[in-house]
Amino acid sequence: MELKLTGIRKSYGSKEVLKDCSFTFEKGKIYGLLGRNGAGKTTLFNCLTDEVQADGGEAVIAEEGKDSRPLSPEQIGYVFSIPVLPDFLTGYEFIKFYMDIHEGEIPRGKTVDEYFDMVKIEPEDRHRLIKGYSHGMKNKVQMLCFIIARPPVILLDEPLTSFDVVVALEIKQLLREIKNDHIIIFSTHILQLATDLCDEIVALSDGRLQQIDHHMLGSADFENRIIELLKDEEGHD
Ligand SMILES: Nc1ncnc2c1ncn2[C@@H]1O[C@H](COP(=O)(O)OP(=O)(O)OP(=O)(O)O)[C@@H](O)[C@H]1O
Repeated sequence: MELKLTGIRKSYGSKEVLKDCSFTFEKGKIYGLLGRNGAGKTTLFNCLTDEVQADGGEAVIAEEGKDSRPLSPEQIGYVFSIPVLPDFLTGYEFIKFYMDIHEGEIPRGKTVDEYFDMVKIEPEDRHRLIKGYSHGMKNKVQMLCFIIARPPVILLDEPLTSFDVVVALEIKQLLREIKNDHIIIFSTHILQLATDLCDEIVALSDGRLQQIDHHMLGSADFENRIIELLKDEEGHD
């Protein structure tokens, strides 16, 4: 399975944020999306999920032996950098509700508590209102949604920055465990995280996507190369 982006464009007024985003993402890999502040990473994710209407271009899912079809929002699990969750429910109630409304579409097998165990949210926290959860805990609950529904494409907008060292390691482990069945793209400013977790690095610079040579990942010159590539970026916030 592949996610193929072709010529995605988006401007806000006279500001061209995405000029021509074209790239093919493959299943089984974790992609790190690097770009400076204001480069358009969130805008790209929002265009893919239809949160924002792109001005042009297309995103399709291509599977071997099948016709390509347009990417639909139901095929995407999106973890926002600022988690959006119903504050008035407990974590348990929300996950139970999420499982109920997706019944029939999701591979059943685990109980609500077993899902919470996976992301290490303690039993006493499961029955507290989400309103009182820390940022990291809210991110974990968002992640549970894609762990349950298993959408083919998973987008994570700087999720790991809110986690402490231990949780970040747990989540990294989890992403590695599920990556074979998904296309995972996450945006980050943390170079170390990108090199550590990702199979491929894609830079968003000057409104375009550009793959960084795979062999650069382990090289001593990697950081310099990335800085060189991104520092000429205009118009960052
Ligand atoms: N709704 C909007 N209206 C006008 N301009 C916007 C809107 N959303 C984003 N922008 C502008 O588009 C540009 C790209 O923003 P975006 O949030 O996509 O960047 P980003 O790469 O995710 O940045 P960061 O790393 O700082 O989160 C910025 O200049 C931002 O000010």
